[in-house]
Amino acid sequence: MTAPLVALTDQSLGWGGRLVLTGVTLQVAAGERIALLGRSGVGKSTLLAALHDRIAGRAALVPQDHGLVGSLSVFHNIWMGVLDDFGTPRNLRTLIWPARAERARVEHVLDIVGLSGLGRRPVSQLSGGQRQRVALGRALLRGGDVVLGDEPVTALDPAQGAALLGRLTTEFATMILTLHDVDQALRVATRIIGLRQGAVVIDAAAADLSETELLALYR
Ligand SMILES: Nc1ncnc2c1ncn2[C@@H]1O[C@H](COP(=O)(O)OP(=O)(O)OP(=O)(O)O)[C@@H](O)[C@H]1O
Repeated sequence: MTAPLVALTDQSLGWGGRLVLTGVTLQVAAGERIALLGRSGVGKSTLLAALHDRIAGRAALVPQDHGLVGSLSVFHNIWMGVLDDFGTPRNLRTLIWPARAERARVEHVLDIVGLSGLGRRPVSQLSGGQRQRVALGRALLRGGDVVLGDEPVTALDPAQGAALLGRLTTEFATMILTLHDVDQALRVATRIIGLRQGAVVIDAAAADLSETELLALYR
């Protein structure tokens, strides 16, 4: 049997001694597409961060706050996704004078996320949806075994959001996303983990779950 990408066993998760989730036991296998659902503040991001910290393999992250540097250009923010593939001298050179091949890699990603031609623009001058697309572009450039996204398409219109979620599905074998939209979760995920009152209360194949069962997480 293949080893799981990540495994939590009776884990308590929280911040600064304050517990958010207790008794979390779950494993993630390669190839799964998991949606984390539950009310605001229940601990979806906390669980996602714990999974990201422990994952075996290369992971790309789309944080809820996008994790961008506003004063830097779109190009530089996207290039951040692959900084750890290179040493400091190469990274410094890219910061000042990107090579043609490096520009082409970023242009390809900008095209996918619909930001062609905006590579030189400081991120601070972008709209919320454009910033989210920069964060998605950075994850796409990074690539890897798994993508973890914290509400990664909330700032996008439905068509654009669906297209980019589809793109993540084709680019990454494994996906773990926090989502607010139950319909979207049922469409995109193969497995749904539902959180309520400090615990995992649903962990099942999406095909075995109804919208009604999932909406109960929000009551
Ligand atoms: N970096 C942090 N430091 C301290 N406490 C935190 C931090 N991040 C989250 N928390 C707390 O942990 C609890 C769970 O927050 P979390 O962000 O995991 O919820 P969530 O389900 O992702 O919420 P939302 O849907 O609103 O994003 C909240 O009480 C929150 O205040």
